[in-house]
Amino acid sequence: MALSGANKDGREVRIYEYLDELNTDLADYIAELSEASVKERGVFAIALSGGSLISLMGKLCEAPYSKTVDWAKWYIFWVDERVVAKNHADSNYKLAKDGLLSKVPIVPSHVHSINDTVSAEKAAEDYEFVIRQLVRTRVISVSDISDCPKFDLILLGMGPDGHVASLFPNHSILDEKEEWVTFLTDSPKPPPERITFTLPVINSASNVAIVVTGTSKAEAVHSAIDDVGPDCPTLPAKMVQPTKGNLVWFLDKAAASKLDGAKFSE
Ligand SMILES: O=C1O[C@H](COP(=O)(O)O)[C@@H](O)[C@H](O)[C@H]1O
Repeated sequence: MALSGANKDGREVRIYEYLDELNTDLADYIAELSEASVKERGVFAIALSGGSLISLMGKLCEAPYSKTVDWAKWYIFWVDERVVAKNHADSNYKLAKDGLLSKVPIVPSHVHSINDTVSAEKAAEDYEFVIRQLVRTRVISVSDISDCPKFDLILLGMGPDGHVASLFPNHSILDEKEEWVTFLTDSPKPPPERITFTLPVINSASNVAIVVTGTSKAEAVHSAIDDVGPDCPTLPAKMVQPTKGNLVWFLDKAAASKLDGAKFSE
């Protein structure tokens, strides 16, 4: 059974005692947003992260979701990517392809992966160009308060250091205001070369979910959600604050273990 509540900033925090519950609720959440978006806009533009997120989305490949989700209307993007070949074990594309995309009937031309044959800088530039074209044709909506793309859903994981996408603590990339997609060649977590959506794009989405499991991330979760610690304001996960969109945290009991007031009733 999930503990669920809105905190003072209007974010929703869902905490699950069992991983299976988190997985099911995450699949329900994504399926519901897909249905609403397809009804409203005819398409669903979803941006994926790498890491643990993909296996946590695994229920989507099973019934009922595998049959009820309108996969043909999905357009897939990556919030961040490591600059490695698409068949490399570190590739976020490969992770999503093996764990999700190859198991459901997504239209291959709707899968917008990042070019793995060019430099990080060029790949970021090319990816932003692709997104601009799709904003023009309204496959991706546009924010009415900035010129940023407005993805229907951006799914993020979080590292133990509080990084989301490839936005790392104390990195100058956190200050990027102009570009939609940028690159770094000095990621503290290997591999060093990565491309990533910037905070203005993440914060322009209609819906953002941050999905976090495990004790190693409990301190960063506490800092980001409870607003504690000297580094809190510049913690990348804390800087995820959709301007008009909804933010939902999906946490297992371990990741939520240091939150103020997170207690399960018997
Ligand atoms: O390097 C990355 O790490 C984060 C977090 O990964 P996790 O395995 O700790 O969940 C991930 O969200 C990001 O996409 C990835 O490039």
